[in-house]
Amino acid sequence: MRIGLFGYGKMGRMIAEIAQSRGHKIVAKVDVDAADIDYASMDVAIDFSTPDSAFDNITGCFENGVPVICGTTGWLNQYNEAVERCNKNKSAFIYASNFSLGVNIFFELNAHLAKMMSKLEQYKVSMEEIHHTQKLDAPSGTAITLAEGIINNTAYTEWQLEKSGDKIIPITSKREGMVPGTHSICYESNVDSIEIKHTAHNREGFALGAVIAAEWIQGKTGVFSMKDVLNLS
Ligand SMILES: NC(=O)C1=CN([C@@H]2O[C@H](COP(=O)(O)OP(=O)(O)OC[C@H]3O[C@@H](n4cnc5c(N)ncnc54)[C@H](OP(=O)(O)O)[C@@H]3O)[C@@H](O)[C@H]2O)C=CC1
Ligand SMILES: O=C(O)C1=N[C@H](C(=O)O)C[C@H](O)C1
Repeated sequence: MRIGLFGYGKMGRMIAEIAQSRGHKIVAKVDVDAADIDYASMDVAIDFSTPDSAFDNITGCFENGVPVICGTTGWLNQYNEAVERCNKNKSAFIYASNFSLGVNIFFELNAHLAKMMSKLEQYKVSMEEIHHTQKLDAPSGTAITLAEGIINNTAYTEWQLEKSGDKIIPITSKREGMVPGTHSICYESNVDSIEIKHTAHNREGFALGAVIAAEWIQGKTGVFSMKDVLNLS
């Protein structure tokens, strides 16, 4: 597979390593101010860039017939438009706030737990995410997906940073050192707490998941998710 990398930072470099170890070729590394992008050389684009650049990178690919795997977070106010552009150009697209197998299992666990907790009014939910100090967005994309998983299965209607309320899921975002990504969800009552937590030890799981998604999307048209890729129920 010939891969164009949009964003060649911490994730771009790790994806290149893993993709090459699986026999793929990196044909382009597109970073800031890239001119003359050779879309024709790519079977797939993998975007791990910045919140400000992801949308233009993605839609540029769709317009040039290149399917896209996007892991960039912090641009989701434009997600619906990206989906429209994908469909209009008969292209293929997967966005995931987190490509790791472990977090995708954690998403399922979160939804299941939320369903059970929805009947128990004595418990209040809260979330915490911890990441490295270079992270541009807060809360993390993964935290937003987790919050949506709770909202879809309970009476909670929204999430807020550092703000609680009857129907609000409060999220605390911490930025510390080199932390790759830690997410925890806590249900607390007067008598006890129930907590679930995912800790990434490094970025390899994110990168491997993105490469697996790129392999999976070959020959497909449409908008998919990691649930499709991993065949999770
Ligand atoms: N979905 C997932 O599984 C994961 C998602 N992420 C997300 O991926 C994104 C990237 O993370 P990470 O690699 O750690 O960040 P980095 O800051 O290390 O890398 C981002 C890169 O994008 C470059 N860039 C800036 N502008 C553009 C542009 N217009 N086009 C292409 N590239 C550009 C930056 O260049 P410069 O430094 O010169 O500005 C930098 O090299 C973040 O949004 C992060 O949240 C991260 C890990 C896992
Ligand atoms: O910026 C990061 O590093 C990460 N970003 C993603 C997010 O915002 O959820 C995924 C992972 O937690 C690492």
